[in-house]
Amino acid sequence: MTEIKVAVLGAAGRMGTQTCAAVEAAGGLSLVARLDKDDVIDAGSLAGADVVVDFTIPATTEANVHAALDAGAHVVVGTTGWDDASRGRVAEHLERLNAARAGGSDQTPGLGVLIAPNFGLSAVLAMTFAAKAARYFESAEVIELHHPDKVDAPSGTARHTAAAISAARAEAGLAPSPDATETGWEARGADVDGVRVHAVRLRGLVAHEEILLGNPGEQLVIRQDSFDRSSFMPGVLVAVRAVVSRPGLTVGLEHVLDLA
Ligand SMILES: NC(=O)C1=CN([C@@H]2O[C@H](COP(=O)(O)OP(=O)(O)OC[C@H]3O[C@@H](n4cnc5c(N)ncnc54)[C@H](O)[C@@H]3O)[C@@H](O)[C@H]2O)C=CC1
Ligand SMILES: O=C(O)C1=N[C@H](C(=O)O)C[C@H](O)C1
Repeated sequence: MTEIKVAVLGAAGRMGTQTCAAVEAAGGLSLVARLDKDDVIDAGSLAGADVVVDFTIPATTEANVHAALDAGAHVVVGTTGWDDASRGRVAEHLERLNAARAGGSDQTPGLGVLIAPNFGLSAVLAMTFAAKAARYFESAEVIELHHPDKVDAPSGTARHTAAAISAARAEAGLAPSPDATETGWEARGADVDGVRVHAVRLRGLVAHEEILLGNPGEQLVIRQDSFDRSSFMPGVLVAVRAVVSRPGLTVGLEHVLDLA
């Protein structure tokens, strides 16, 4: 593929606006469609896009992905709100489409969907380091801090981080983090796969995460800060270039960056 044609969904939003500008400025990519709410997503409106980038809202992102796949495009998703069931439905859709392509005359690689809870390098590295460290600590908690216009909590990044910590702890045979709380559970944050996650919303913030790991007499704090949405753009461009040769479903930019 000489030039990758890109369509952006949620093009009028905070991330969509930056993504359109980043794609227009990038070599080897061209922006062919900017769509936002009330626009139909089909082969016509996507204008021949090879890759659709979705930065919309949790309530609509899954439907957008299915529509983009039906239009024959690869998809990069930054929107939050995914769970095992919605990811499973996308994986099945991909299997069906790619099996049909393999049986036909189309010899190009199958379609791919890359869902990344966070495109920021600092965030991807923080999650990777946390997953690596988790097995060595008795206690683990996550604090995510965001701008107050964010509609979902806890953040997709915090959910992904907690899931990775939880998997590492389970693999190491660790007991649950010690916690003597008997009253006031509402002050202890959300339980995400057995890891407590606390969400702060504060004017002035963009996107930040702190992973706290504790042992008797010691603490490890892993912190990352996205001070500006420009921090997500290199990762978005890496994902757009990678997804065209990654058939099937990939969850997390760490797989593309070879950090997993
Ligand atoms: N993966 C990552 O690195 C990042 C992910 N995000 C996530 O991206 C999503 C968008 O965030 P923001 O840009 O800050 O939100 P935003 O509210 O600024 O933008 C969302 C846009 O989607 C549009 N929209 C709503 N329904 C739509 C539909 N059915 N079809 C097309 N467009 C539709 C809205 O009109 C709006 O323009 C959120 O889920 C956020 O958590 C945000 C930053 C980084
Ligand atoms: O809404 C945001 O702003 C962000 N959303 C993503 C999330 O929920 O993890 C990524 C980043 O934290 C910014």
